[in-house]
Amino acid sequence: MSDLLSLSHVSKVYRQGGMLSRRQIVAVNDVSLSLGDEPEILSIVGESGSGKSTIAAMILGQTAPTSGDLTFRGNPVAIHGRSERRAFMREVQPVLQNPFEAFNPLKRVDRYLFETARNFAPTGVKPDRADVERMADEALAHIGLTLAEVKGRFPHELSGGQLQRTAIARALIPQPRLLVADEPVSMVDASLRMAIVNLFGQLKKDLGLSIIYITHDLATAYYISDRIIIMKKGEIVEQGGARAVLDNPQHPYSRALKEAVLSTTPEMEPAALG
Ligand SMILES: Nc1ncnc2c1ncn2[C@@H]1O[C@H](COP(=O)(O)OP(=O)(O)OP(=O)(O)O)[C@@H](O)[C@H]1O
Repeated sequence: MSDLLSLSHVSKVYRQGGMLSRRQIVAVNDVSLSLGDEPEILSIVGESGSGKSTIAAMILGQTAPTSGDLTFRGNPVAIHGRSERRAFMREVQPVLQNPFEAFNPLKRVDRYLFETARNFAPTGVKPDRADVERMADEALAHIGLTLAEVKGRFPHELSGGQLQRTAIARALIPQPRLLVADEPVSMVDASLRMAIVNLFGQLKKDLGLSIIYITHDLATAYYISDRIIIMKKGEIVEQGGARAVLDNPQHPYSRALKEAVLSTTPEMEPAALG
């Protein structure tokens, strides 16, 4: 049986300064990783510019690798046709960093939920209004909201935490197998971050979802992930079980990241990070 997701020697090189320029940025360099059949939360951690978002974009099929192989259920993630793209997105959904950018301020949030429900209704089903509302309500229930709470509201009428949870609910409507969450809590109030990250653990358990959790935040990554990958300058410098890696980091960069968290997070007792 093939992996759910596999990246094999994947690199991404951006050319800077136009087509004729020779200046290049190696955003991702020879990265290999995979997700198996078991639901799993894999965190990808690293400082700004280490290539995390580029990996997310490649996994989502938004940008192609310069070299290497990237497959989902054994099929290349390079997608051309509209219907293939939709079939892929049924299974692999993004959660974006900033919910205020994900939602147009002039559009009621329930419209997004209903559109997604219409677009991703089971094949061959033309959902009516009641079906669409039920799909939205069921997705919201997974993240602790109800349709009644968000119906008719504009984005600014919800808190940042509610809006990000609504964005996660939207991603759940197609009943995906994999969520790719790129810095999903960095724009959310610090006091709510853990609650949202905890939802990921719950979704893994309840829905059998796998989640790629991309973050700067070692503390939440430690708490929630099964496995962790630490990246620096486009390369994986360390990977393994989250506790093993963060309790006893081997690479100097991983140690420095951990020390930076311990010195800048007063409420985080060292014991909480091992
Ligand atoms: N479209 C692009 N064109 C040119 N260079 C890019 C592009 N996207 C990313 N880069 C460069 O690739 C490198 C990796 O960027 P990337 O956004 O993947 O890192 P990151 O770890 O996600 O950073 P952050 O945490 O700040 O989002 C950076 O040097 C960035 O400037």
